[in-house]
Amino acid sequence: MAEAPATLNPAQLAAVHHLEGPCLVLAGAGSGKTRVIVHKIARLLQAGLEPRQIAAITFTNKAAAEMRERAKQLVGGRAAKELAISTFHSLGVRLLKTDGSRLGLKEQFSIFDSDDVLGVLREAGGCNDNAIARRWQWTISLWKNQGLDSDAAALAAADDDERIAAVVMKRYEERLAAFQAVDFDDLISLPLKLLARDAEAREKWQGTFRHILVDEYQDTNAVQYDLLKALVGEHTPFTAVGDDDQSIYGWRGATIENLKRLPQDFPRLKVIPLEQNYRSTGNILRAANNVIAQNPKIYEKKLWSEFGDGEPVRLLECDSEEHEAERAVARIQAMRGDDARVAWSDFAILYRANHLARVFEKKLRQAQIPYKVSGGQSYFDRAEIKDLCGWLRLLVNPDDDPAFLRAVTTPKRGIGHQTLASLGEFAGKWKTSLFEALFSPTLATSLKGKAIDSLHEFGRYVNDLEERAKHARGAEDAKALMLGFLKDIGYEQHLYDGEESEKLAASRWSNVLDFVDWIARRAGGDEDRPEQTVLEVAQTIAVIMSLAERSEDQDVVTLSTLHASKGLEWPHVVLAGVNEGLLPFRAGEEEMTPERLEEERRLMYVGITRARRTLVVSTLRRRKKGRELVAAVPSRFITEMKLNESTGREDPRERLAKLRAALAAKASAPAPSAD
Ligand SMILES: Nc1ncnc2c1ncn2[C@@H]1O[C@H](COP(=O)(O)OP(=O)(O)OP(=O)(O)O)[C@@H](O)[C@H]1O
Ligand SMILES: [Mg+2]
Repeated sequence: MAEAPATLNPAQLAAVHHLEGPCLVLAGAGSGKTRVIVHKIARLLQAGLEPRQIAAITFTNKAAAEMRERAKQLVGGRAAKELAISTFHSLGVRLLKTDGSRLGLKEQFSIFDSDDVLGVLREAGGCNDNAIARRWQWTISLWKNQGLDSDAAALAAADDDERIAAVVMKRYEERLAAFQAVDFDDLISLPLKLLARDAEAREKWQGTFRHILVDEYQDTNAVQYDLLKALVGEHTPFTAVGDDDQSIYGWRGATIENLKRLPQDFPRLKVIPLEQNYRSTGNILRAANNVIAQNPKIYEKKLWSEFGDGEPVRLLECDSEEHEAERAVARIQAMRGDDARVAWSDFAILYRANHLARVFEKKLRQAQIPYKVSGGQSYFDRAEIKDLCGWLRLLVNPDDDPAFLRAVTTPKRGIGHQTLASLGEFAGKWKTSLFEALFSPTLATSLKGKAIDSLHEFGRYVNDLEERAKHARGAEDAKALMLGFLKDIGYEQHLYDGEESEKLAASRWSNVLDFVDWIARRAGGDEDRPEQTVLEVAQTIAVIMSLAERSEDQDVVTLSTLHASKGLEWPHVVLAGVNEGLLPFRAGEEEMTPERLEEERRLMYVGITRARRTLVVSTLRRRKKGRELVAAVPSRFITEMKLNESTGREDPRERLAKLRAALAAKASAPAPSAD
């Protein structure tokens, strides 16, 4: 998305020039909301604000990177670099890194991702059942998002299940504190706590930003809204942009109430609608409007486009997932052809359910078309990458227990389950981290000599590696250190030992080398970033691995979940698997409440409105359910698009007939008079 210092329409200009008070831009997809934010940043700089005084909040790290890029084109690299553009979570990290000590947090705390949390919960609850642990995770997260700690949760618990969850939560909190770790919810709630309780910190942070801009406002949850309010205080103006029709994170606690609360909490709020869509052709826009019209309207919005109708929206009916992928890929290949003006990155394949990506990946690989997967299992979710990240995290924070467990067992080094269990017991008793426990003289008395020796050897190696990581600066040194480290721990052999197929092991190893290159590149710096040490790179990785995808600019086809496609646009989009059960998604025999259906419909709306010039909606006649093939029903959303009523699915014969009729009518009409 290029961001030339070009035009803005009058409504966009009004939003950009409203600098003083709170401002809400409430408008449909592709109407230039994000563009308003980027241009407003430029305007604020013009008005004399320093870049670091402007905070822009996006929904994902990827969106943050993209926004910085768009800002760069308007205001230049130097200013763009200093802007405080981040997600709510990264902003929370910044607050905690700076002032977490005021809450008793160490400067180098760890951030537990969802897997880490599950591990801790299983251990804290003495239960190996992932389903139960996940339920705890969900309940605890909900409590935390309501601002409850375990004591408050124990009082609020409504039944036995919740009472148990509250007990587990208590132990979970203790472990997090002992590990000096926080989870994702803490990244918002702890900064909020800080600002609420600590007047000095509050004053400082409220003075830090002189304007705060929030993109995708409809998907903030209650705690995020509170954090925004705490940062804004009495005086800081802010600009929120959003679209209630694109609210798709209700399942994660995002609440449309936040839209309603704004005018109540900020009576001076200026609400600006935008109505012109600059993204999509008429046919695409009409299909989108038709679908969303089926949802009850909270805010009436109009959306029109100056572009012509464009190509009709196409419906592909496919026999199976394989067939669907084949056809989509063939179409992409044909459209790109030898046309140098068409790039791979002009195409996106979007789907509701992750598992649909796999077959597309295979077909794209076969066709040797470069692609990336976003929103699903990303690179960083692969086991080998997690192994390496575990090691890096341990270097950053030796008290990071999940990282410790991952590193100490990858590869296996004669430290068995029993030893680790004793270590864990010891650490639990003394409320220390596993790493700290390892060097305790008392531990040595309760473990066998050989076990203690292995543990000590591991501990010394970690310390030594950390020391070296502190000094390995720049690409070359970083690469040498990483390769040396992999050799030390015998990781390549470990992959071949563990993998049944050599091919798989080789592919894992090549992922590892790719990861090493990535670390080296980051350590090497560039014109925007100075050289870094391996340890510094490692510090950012804990956050990046779970919150972001690699945002390198590449000419690749995008495979993405609908959720992860929010805010983005492509010239050509394929919406895959548009079937009942898949979109709207329905797990098992789950009951489809009207609210759920409405959220699914908003997802469909988000999907359609990602397309600029062509849109293919593909639907399956049969689909896989487990290992079986079952008959599949086209999604109700396809009917709701009303493709027949636009030029969408008009039969060529029908069009010909219409043309003939029109010609005939013309022929029989009286000839225009000469005057
Ligand atoms: N006034 C304008 N003139 C020309 N192009 C514009 C204008 N406003 C927006 N655009 C273009 O329209 C497209 C959509 O804009 P943008 O991504 O800002 O919309 P949005 O409202 O944020 O969409 P979404 O709801 O999907 O996030 C972009 O390519 C943008 O550059
Ligand atoms: Mg946007």
